[in-house]
Amino acid sequence: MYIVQIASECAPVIKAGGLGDVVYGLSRELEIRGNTVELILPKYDCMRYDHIWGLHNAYTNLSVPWYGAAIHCSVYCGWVHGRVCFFIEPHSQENFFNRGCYYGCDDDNMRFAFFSKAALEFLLQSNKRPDIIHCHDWQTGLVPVMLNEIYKYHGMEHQRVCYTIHNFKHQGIDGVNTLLATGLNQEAYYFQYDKLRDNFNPFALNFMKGGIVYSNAVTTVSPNHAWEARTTDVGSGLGHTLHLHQDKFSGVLNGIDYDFWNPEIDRYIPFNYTHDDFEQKLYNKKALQERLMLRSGDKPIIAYIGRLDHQKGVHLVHHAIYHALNKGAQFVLLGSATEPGINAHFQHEKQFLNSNPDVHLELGFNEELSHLIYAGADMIIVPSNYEPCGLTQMIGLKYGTVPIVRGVGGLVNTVFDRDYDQNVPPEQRNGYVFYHTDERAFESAMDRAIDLWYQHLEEFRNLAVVGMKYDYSWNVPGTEYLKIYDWIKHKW
Ligand SMILES: Nc1ncnc2c1ncn2[C@@H]1O[C@H](COP(=O)(O)OP(=O)(O)O[C@H]2O[C@H](CO)[C@@H](O)[C@H](O)[C@H]2O)[C@@H](O)[C@H]1O
Repeated sequence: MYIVQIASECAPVIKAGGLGDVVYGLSRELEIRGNTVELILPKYDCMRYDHIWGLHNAYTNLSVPWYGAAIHCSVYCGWVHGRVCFFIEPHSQENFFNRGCYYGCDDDNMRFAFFSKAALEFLLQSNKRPDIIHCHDWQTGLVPVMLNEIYKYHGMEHQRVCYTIHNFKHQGIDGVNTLLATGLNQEAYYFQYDKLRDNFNPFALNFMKGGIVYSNAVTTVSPNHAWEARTTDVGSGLGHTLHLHQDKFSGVLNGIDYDFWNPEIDRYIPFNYTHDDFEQKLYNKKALQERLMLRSGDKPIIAYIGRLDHQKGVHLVHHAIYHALNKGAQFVLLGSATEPGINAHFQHEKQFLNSNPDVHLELGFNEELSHLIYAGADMIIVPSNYEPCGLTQMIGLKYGTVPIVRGVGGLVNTVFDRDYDQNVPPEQRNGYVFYHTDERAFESAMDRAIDLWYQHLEEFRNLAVVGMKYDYSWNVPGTEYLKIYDWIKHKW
């Protein structure tokens, strides 16, 4: 099969969070199975150019219709750890992707509406006709809309779209301008509730809703979250739309790329290890303590890695720092916040705790350091308010770092409580789960983990080793996506 992925991120070259990991990991898996995979991405000025091999200008004459005129683009081609990627660079005053950031601009909707249009124009003008276009999140929600309403009539009638939603919170809500810009010309037609009109704001268009309505298959990133999105408020207002389109909507649990996230071969950690020589992990713990100037000695290290925002349960992350210290553990945090209030809060905490030898808060994005933390910590917390899939608990498991998670979204599909899970036999349980969002609930799970570490270290290590043996690779999800591709290719 010939598959083109259109996305705003691809790790490690463009990574703001889990979306990048998934786009890269899935592409690799599909290619290993003999499919042809190409990626189309924006050419941001701030991406990690050191991860691109052989970058060259492959297509100099892409003209993208925009507001009745056109924007001239160059398309660069290069290999990101073996994957063929096309990077679109528009030449216009707006400098859409030369902003020193991936997201967070006032005109993000326009930037990614343009990118979606440019990606389709690139396919059209370069005569690429993939069997499947796989696009992701709100940034590319307009791809299936434009494919069906415009490009289908210009020779792209056989292309089918799989649309994956990684986060329902951000949907791309915009006004009529996007229609004018992209050439979706009949305002009244698109402003209908069965098309792009937002379910709650009658004056707005919703890119993600458009993606759901117009795609041939829609997925989210775990079976449990697919259910939650349809039936609870975590669908952020799109539950009804998902319900109407339930026949083509499903949840496919993400995988982890074990070529990149694997303590056996990880080149960012000083001591490689497997579940057979678990003692090596302890040397990584020492290295982590040295690197972050933590007091050396025998205390469990509890870690948090992730974006710092409401989704991730920041109030509980904050509480975990002090609770860990009270319980005689060390705490390491690696995270970044885009919201100024949350950023200021953690900056303040960092200063306040600066001289404490048992805690380190690293505020910023640091891929290399994240590997050492996964390898060196004993436990990793994921106390999210909602979590479509969650990658950090799955990476933690692979590194023998026991997850302590809230029972929501994909966390329910991946972590099974050591003491209480009724559906999984004791020898297969791999972590700790709590359900309520209050501090007491979280403390009870943390306490069980910390107490086991202090009182029965051997048992704690057994628990970690069980986690390492779980297979959360792309093997199973790769098969599931290929089944979906096959289904939409033949059904429509
Ligand atoms: N400061 C930092 N420095 C270095 N690395 C950092 C970092 N902050 C985060 N990371 C890394 O980014 C990834 C984050 O994974 P998450 O599952 O938390 O994704 P996120 O919530 O962004 O994305 C959404 O998409 C993913 C993928 O579908 C879903 O798993 C998830 O539930 C959904 O919210 C991990 O690889 C983590 O190590």
